[in-house]
Amino acid sequence: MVSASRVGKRYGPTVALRDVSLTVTPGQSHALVGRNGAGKSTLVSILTGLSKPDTGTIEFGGEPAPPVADREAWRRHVACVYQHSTVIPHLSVAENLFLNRQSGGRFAISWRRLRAQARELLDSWGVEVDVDTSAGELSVEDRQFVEIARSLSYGARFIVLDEPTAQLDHQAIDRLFARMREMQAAGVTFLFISHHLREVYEVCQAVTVLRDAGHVLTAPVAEIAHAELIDAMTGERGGLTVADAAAREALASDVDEALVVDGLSGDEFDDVTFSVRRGEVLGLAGSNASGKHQVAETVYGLRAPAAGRITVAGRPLKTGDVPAALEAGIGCVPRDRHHQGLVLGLSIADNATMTVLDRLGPGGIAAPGARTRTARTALSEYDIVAAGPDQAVSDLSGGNQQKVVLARALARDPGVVVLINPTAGVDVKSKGALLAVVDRVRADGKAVLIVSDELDDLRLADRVLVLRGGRVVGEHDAGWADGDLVADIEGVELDV
Ligand SMILES: Nc1ncnc2c1ncn2[C@@H]1O[C@H](COP(=O)(O)OP(=O)(O)OP(=O)(O)O)[C@@H](O)[C@H]1O
Repeated sequence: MVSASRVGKRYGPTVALRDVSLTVTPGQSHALVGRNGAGKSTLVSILTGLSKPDTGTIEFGGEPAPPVADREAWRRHVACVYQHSTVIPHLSVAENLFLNRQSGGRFAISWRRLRAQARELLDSWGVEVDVDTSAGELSVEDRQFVEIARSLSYGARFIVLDEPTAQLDHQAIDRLFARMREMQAAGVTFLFISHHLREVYEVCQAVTVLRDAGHVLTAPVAEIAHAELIDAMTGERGGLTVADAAAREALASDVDEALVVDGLSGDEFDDVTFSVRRGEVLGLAGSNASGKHQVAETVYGLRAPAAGRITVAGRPLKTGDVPAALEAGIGCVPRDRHHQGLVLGLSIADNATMTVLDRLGPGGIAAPGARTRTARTALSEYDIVAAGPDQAVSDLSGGNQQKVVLARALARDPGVVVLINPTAGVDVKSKGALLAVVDRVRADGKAVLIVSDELDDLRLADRVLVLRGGRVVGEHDAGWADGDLVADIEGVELDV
């Protein structure tokens, strides 16, 4: 289907790809895995014609790839569905699918035909989305299906999915995989990028590992063991170790409550009450529609509640006010790192020290030495792969950007830490390192609220509250069995 031969790419002094070859067989789902910064996105940008390799060649079906400038020709071969949306939010699904392809000038648009064509296209690939919906209102899941259908309508039968499951809950992931299998049977080939190796085993037939800009191996998934795959990614032996809360001693009963949430109601959640003590980790789990993100966003001030109170270290918190939350000692890793987490045009040092400028120099202006020192510590402590503290955050790989967000959240030494999907997009080894940092923060006596569906993340929690339909419906103490927690999240009974 596609073949990359000895591809090389540099960004200034950074070697992003070194002599990498990859062949994807038609009709397969081929996984591309590797640690943060290994070169996956760079290879995808070359395979999709968005950037030109410095060395090496790309072929589709044995023919040389089109020149980079010929976007239309590339579109007929390949498309990539990214984590961020490429649909135009205020246009309808039908308009997104067909508007730029109308012939006969702008006054000749037949809206009826356009909608009928759109419906036919979606039906033919089994995508159940209303073509009149405005694209901005689509769920992440439906948006991805619409983008896949759009690529297929250009004739492409090779689709790159870049961490497609990162924002989906369990049920949506199952639906995505079912649809991928159907499309595969109908002749579509996928290149699938994920940090969840379980998913690789579930949906792919072949896997390629990149490490430090180089190709390490390509193998049939059935012939490579999980541990071997992790070893290939990390270049060393050993898998993920998480400090399971079940293994530590219970907190003494007289430890103070650092965060109290009392009768909190708001957008998509109702009457939520809990408290987190110093040195305790509380997990919040639930589907994407459970309201768990909204609860956490209300705690760190991004949303104003309709009712209820939040108390931090015994003092009432001014709600709906992010600076007030920061001042009260709440640090956060927000849900959407591109919009809420980082200033992409600024450097790692600027981003990592943004919350602590007042502590690094007089008048909120950091002394350059202090700023660089803080940033260098963050680079090593959070395992960030970068050219140095002055590299722009926009040039970092996705997983490394996430690590900068965590560094910034903790820089101010907050008493309460709110983490939303803290290990999203983070590779298996860095995930261990980040969770170890969170565990250290807990051991230092901070209260941690962690919102995630990742069982690895939730292992760290002393207790996990499950939300459904905006209400707390269950509580699980550390030591829960995976199946019980997942069943509670999904709202199904286990027949045991
Ligand atoms: N535009 C750019 N300018 C400078 N360096 C870049 C640029 N794009 C990528 N890099 C660097 O190239 C290397 C490979 O990055 P790439 O984004 O391909 O990694 P990745 O495997 O996709 O990682 P992740 O899993 O975190 O998404 C990294 O060191 C990154 O910092």
